[in-house]
Amino acid sequence: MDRITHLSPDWQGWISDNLQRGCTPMSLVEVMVEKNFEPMFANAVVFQLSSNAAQPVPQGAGAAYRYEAPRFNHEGNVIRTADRDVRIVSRVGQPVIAVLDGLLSEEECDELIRQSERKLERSTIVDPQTGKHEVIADRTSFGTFFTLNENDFIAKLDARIAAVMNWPIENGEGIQILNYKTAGEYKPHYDYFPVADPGSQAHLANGGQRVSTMVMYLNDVDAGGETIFPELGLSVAPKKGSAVYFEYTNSHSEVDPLTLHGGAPVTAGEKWIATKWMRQRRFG
Ligand SMILES: O=C(O)CCC(=O)C(=O)O
Ligand SMILES: [Fe+2]
Repeated sequence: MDRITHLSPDWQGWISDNLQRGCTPMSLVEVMVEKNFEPMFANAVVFQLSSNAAQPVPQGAGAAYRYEAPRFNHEGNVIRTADRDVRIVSRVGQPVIAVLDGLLSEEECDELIRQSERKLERSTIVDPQTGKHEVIADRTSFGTFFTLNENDFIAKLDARIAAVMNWPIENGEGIQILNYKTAGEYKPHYDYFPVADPGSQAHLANGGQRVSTMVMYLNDVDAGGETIFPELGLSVAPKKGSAVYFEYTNSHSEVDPLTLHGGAPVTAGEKWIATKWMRQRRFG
């Protein structure tokens, strides 16, 4: 029997009532999948309804993040870029999150891995105090960066990714490649630079705040390695060529703490991703 991919008013009411009673979004998705809903669809509608219902989150001196028209402005199910059609699999409204299928071809995933394998180094994070890059236990992966438009192959991807993110190519940081081995993870964090941290200032000075992220999956992970959004109860499983997009900075430079996210531990096999971060202004 075909899985259900539409929401009746009864089900909508059921979801809203249970969210109000304090049920977790994940538990509602589980019930819906048992009742034959398509899992991705159930995820998308429950998280959409739960983010609509979410209480305002304190912002700096106590104001809430103000949602604006999404940067990710694509309608329908397909994004037609100059050289490739990309499918939208699911969305969350607030924060804006989209799961995309076929952003990269299998060959492009393999080529990104091939071009970065020789250059991999242990990943670092930005120390909140000093602003320096440090190796820490919370981030057990190996990585490397390409510069923007480093070669023709990378330039083609930079252009496509910018088209999907609907933001200028030159505001992008170079594509970062990460390789997690079994047990490797990236604990929940924000991609934006917390303005109150002294270490953020040097980063903000070049290109301003980060505004959006594209995490692209370069292989099929045997088990684990999902990108998780703990504030939303949302988890995106890696699939070769697919990606998760999210945005978190508005025109007032406010940042959205609901975009807390991480890479769950890889429990079997390894995981390869490419990440693109966009800035408010030209970067580099
Ligand atoms: O590994 C993941 O799925 C998330 C990666 C991530 O959050 C990042 O590169 O900033
Ligand atoms: Fe991240």
